[in-house]
Amino acid sequence: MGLKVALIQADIAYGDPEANYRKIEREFEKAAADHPDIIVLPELWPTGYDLARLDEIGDPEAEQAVSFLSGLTRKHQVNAVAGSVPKQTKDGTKNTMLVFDSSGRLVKEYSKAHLFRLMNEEKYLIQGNDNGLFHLAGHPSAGVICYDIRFPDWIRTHMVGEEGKQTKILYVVAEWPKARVDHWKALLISRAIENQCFVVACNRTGADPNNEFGGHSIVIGPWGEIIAEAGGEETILHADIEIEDVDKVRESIPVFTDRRPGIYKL
Ligand SMILES: O=C(O)CCC(=O)C(=O)O
Repeated sequence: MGLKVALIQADIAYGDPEANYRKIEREFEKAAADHPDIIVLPELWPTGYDLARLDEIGDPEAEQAVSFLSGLTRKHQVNAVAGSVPKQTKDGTKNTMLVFDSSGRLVKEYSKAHLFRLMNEEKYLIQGNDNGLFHLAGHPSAGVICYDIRFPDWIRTHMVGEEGKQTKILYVVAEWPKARVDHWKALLISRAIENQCFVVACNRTGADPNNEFGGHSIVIGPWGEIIAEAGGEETILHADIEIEDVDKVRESIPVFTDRRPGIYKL
């Protein structure tokens, strides 16, 4: 069965939630006009990396983002892996991915497990400890955030899945800097090949006072082939994916059957 995905590769205004909410609403409407099954947004789209001001501009319990995104997905009857938002909790602020189904129901929250020191995340954020597994549009799926893709053990944990149902699609939401966009692409292709899954990865573009961001949002198939890739500009990247391709690749080279976790010392 084919699945249409639309990735919103947006520039994000630094520390300006009002402007970002307006932009995401506009871009979401544009993306929805092509009737995709799933819309994907980038990491920390409400604030960008203005982490030092999160006490002021963070979202208490993510209530504002949940209500906004639930309304958008319900209005356009579309599923969304809705990027991540700064969720203020009583223990501190988390970088939290929100996933909604087409009725506007919040299906999953996943908080970034690996904090990225090069961008001071560990000073301002607290890490999550739960996995990013969910079902969306009928498919076993997983979502992770940016730096998480450098941890193949974490991704493998997700792809092995639950209850014997191996995960078929890995969603990645990111604010990945332009300086390492070659790593972005190589890591994502590797995660797709080794896990024999689709990778649907949405990055932001533009710049903030400290970084230029790379764009190059990408959709990769389970054989490692690039199905669609954006350049560095603001755009909406559309792709059609055939989920059955995952089973074909997993049957031809049965990596999940042949793996021997018992002898791996991690
Ligand atoms: O791992 C990298 O090079 C980039 C990671 C990153 O920018 C992030 O996690 O926000």
